[in-house]
Amino acid sequence: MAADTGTAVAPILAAEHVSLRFGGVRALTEVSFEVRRGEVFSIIGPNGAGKTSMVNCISGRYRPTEGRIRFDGADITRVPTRKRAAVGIGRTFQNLALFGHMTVLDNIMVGRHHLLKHGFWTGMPYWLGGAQQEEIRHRREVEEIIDFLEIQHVRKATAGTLSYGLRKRVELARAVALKPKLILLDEPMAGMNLEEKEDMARFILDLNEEWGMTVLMIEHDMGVVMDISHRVMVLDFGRKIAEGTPEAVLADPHVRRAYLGEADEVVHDLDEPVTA
Ligand SMILES: Nc1ncnc2c1ncn2[C@@H]1O[C@H](COP(=O)(O)OP(=O)(O)OP(=O)(O)O)[C@@H](O)[C@H]1O
Repeated sequence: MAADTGTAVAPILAAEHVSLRFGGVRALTEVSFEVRRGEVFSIIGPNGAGKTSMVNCISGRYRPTEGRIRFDGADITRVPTRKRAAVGIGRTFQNLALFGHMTVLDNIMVGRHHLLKHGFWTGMPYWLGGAQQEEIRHRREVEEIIDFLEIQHVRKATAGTLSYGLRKRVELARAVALKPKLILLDEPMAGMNLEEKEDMARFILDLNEEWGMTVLMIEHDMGVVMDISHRVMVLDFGRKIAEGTPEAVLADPHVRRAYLGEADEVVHDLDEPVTA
């Protein structure tokens, strides 16, 4: 398991009393938590607990009915989704969101647009200078991401033709290409076989440890969550019922009760974390 990142580091993200309602449905009720800079933080909970709703509030897809979201010291509650990449938040989706007809390379390049300072018109006077340098740096960084995620062999392939595990990796590459300070991963292991899960867990850890990215992850695979998270928050019926190290959360009676309503294998998983 990953080491504890300690308490002295300022949080990169803070949710303060966040509530979200859809008509009569309370998806989130007064949820507060902090993600520390440099940690892998996971949100777990039974189906319908509010995990995706929370991530959507952070990514800007949903606006909390009440409460605030702070990122890197600034209140971003009302910052629109399209501007959250520029402040440093990247994400992947529960269901794949790639351009199936485009190549892997083009899918990754799409993620980079907001990082380019020189557009067509503003860049013209600099074309032989700054913009060209920028383009070279831009391509070099994309190649680094491709190497890192071990997708060199499919860089020219059409994304839609790849296996599910590879497509998930390309989607991660596109999110990483935004150079986010915080990356939101919504069920990165969903639908993967054991080998693909092990690879994905390794990439997430490397992103965190070598590339210095803070990771906020929703994941149902309890073994992976317990193995790679520094801290875990548990939601149940839209409320936070526990938060702490994986060991503390596993031992929490409220958490065990919340999962007792779930399938037997989940309770079994809680007792026996799997090594990723
Ligand atoms: N767009 C929406 N409109 C209406 N209700 C919604 C919407 N999105 C989520 N909900 C409701 O909010 C509650 C929390 O859903 P959410 O998808 O956040 O849970 P979850 O923990 O991510 O679940 P799962 O593990 O199944 O993905 C559920 O009752 C859900 O039906």
